[in-house]
Amino acid sequence: MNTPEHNPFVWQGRTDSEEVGDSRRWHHMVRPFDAASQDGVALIGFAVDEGVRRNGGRPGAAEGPRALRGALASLPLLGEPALWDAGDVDGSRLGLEDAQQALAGRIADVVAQGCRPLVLGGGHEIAWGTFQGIARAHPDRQRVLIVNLDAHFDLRMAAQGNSGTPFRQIADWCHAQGRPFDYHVLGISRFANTQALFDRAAALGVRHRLDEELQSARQLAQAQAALADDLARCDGVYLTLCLDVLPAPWAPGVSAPAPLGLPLAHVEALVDQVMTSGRVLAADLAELNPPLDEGGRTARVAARLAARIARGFAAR
Ligand SMILES: N=CN[C@@H](CCC(=O)O)C(=O)O
Ligand SMILES: [Mn+2]
Ligand SMILES: [Mn+2]
Repeated sequence: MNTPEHNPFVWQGRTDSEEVGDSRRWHHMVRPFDAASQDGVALIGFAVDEGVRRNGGRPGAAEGPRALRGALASLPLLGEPALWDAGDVDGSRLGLEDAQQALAGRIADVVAQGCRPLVLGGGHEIAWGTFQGIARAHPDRQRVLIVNLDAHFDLRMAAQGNSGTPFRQIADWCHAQGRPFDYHVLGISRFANTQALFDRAAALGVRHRLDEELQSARQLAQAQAALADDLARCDGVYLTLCLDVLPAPWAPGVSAPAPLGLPLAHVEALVDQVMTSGRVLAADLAELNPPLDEGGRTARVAARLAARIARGFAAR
């Protein structure tokens, strides 16, 4: 397997030794991923923000994996499977493209040992790495549905890959391979994507739902019905969460905070629906930017979502 990069994170947190009953938290459960690790969820950090920098955004996402592990450490256990820490892909030592390749290799490694990859970003350039990892690990799955919860399409045409290009890169790859490009994105802001991006999404057959179409319970039910159709006809799912899909007061610690965003309860309902499909091959959380994260709010929300995903993998 690829040699994991150095990961200085120590899993530690609150211990309620006076409690009766199960008072274990994540830091009691997480173990380093090694050759003997089998099954469960493997956490992989993508400590990279070069994609955000190239995209003209506010850097800081390279610190995301460490902050997210810190927020996860003290969460109570809620039926998660075995939890492994497979270390970080370190963008300060690798260029962006090499970091994406290293991530893909790490994903293939953990899948080979029966683990489900949960990748902690990092800018949304993470998606090109995660998707390549899925393609390597599951070459037989032709129709991999991408479910992205995001205010942005990330279908830009920049010559160099960045945090705004990953799904266009995936579309190009799928077309070159003769595979379907199956992309469903929820939470798109009319005010954060140009007409060119809406036109590209239409040309590529992307299904999208706007943030303003996902505010009420009735709207959520409509979105879930459409998503259920896509989930039913795919060979596997890649779930990717861009934390700027949440309203800025819930997620200030991102490069591009959302004025409207989706209610957290709706994001959680969508995550649960996707996990319940039993078809998720890998998941990631993108754009956590700790230097911008007032009070660690975004890290807490991200940890809650990561824990839901981990528990969802257990239920398969
Ligand atoms: N991954 C983020 N992508 C957004 C960023 C927007 C911004 O920084 O303003 C995008 O390219 O559209
Ligand atoms: Mn976004
Ligand atoms: Mn994004």
